[in-house]
Amino acid sequence: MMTTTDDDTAAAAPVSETPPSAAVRLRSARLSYGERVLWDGLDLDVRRGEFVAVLGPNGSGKTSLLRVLLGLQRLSAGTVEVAGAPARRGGREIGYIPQQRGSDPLLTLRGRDLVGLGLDGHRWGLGLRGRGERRRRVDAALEAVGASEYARMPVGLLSGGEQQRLRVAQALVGDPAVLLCDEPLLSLDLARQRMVSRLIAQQARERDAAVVFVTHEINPILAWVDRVLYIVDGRFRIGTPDEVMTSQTLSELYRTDVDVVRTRGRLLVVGAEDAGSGVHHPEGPEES
Ligand SMILES: Nc1ncnc2c1ncn2[C@@H]1O[C@H](COP(=O)(O)OP(=O)(O)OP(=O)(O)O)[C@@H](O)[C@H]1O
Repeated sequence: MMTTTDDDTAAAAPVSETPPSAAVRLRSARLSYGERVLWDGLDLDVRRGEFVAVLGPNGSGKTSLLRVLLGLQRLSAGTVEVAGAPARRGGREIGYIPQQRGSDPLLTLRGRDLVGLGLDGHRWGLGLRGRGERRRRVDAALEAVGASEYARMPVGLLSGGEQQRLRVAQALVGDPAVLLCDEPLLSLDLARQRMVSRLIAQQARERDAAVVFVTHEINPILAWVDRVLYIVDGRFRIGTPDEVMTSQTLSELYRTDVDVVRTRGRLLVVGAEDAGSGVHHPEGPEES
């Protein structure tokens, strides 16, 4: 049964001898700007190894949630813990793929230097287990995203999709225990969307990371998603995709008729025209 807390899903999880501790934990969390409440009463645990997608229309507070987890935004009420400590800036255990923005002060860096910041950007000058190890890890991350060929070029000369793959490599290079992704598939073609989705999912499945993945389009990641947090106008639901991505639940959230159709392993969401890009259009993810 879906709830606005994760108690039930936690109960349904496979039994282990020591309960897995949550890498991300929000309790009674509220975020408001002035009169405007983005969300309130949010309880969310994301366990290590778990992949949680965050969906909702523009302005519903998805990026703000990541900023709270990054220690960049204070909650208005409630508590937030990341990797066992109150959320704080610059935690090494966190990998972050920021939302793409036009003006990035790092555009003059070479690609491989940008990726290297994911290893030692938190602690300038200390380095990581020697230069050889550092080079090896940066090379592996560049190769994983298919960026080796253009790694010596200034980032500003690269295409949007090429830059995006470098951001993914930067977030993954430190082998993070918590991976926060803000629309990481933007600017990527379908093949690269699959590649990046798989890399992020592997960080959860094989490296035991907790993944929080903000997106407008669930289809490219549907195979990997364990749970969805769907936020609309301060209302939210948390549950498995099967629980949340239904006509009934989305109609309740959007307060208008929304139809969710499943076809060939994809979800088509129809209706709620005024909900903007919060709906998943049949045309596919590349338009987002
Ligand atoms: N520091 C701030 N002060 C006041 N309002 C803010 C602040 N930061 C964000 N907001 C507002 O909060 C709302 C939520 O913003 P947020 O970026 O979290 O939305 P989002 O769900 O990520 O949207 P999108 O899908 O467009 O990226 C927006 O309306 C935004 O203008």
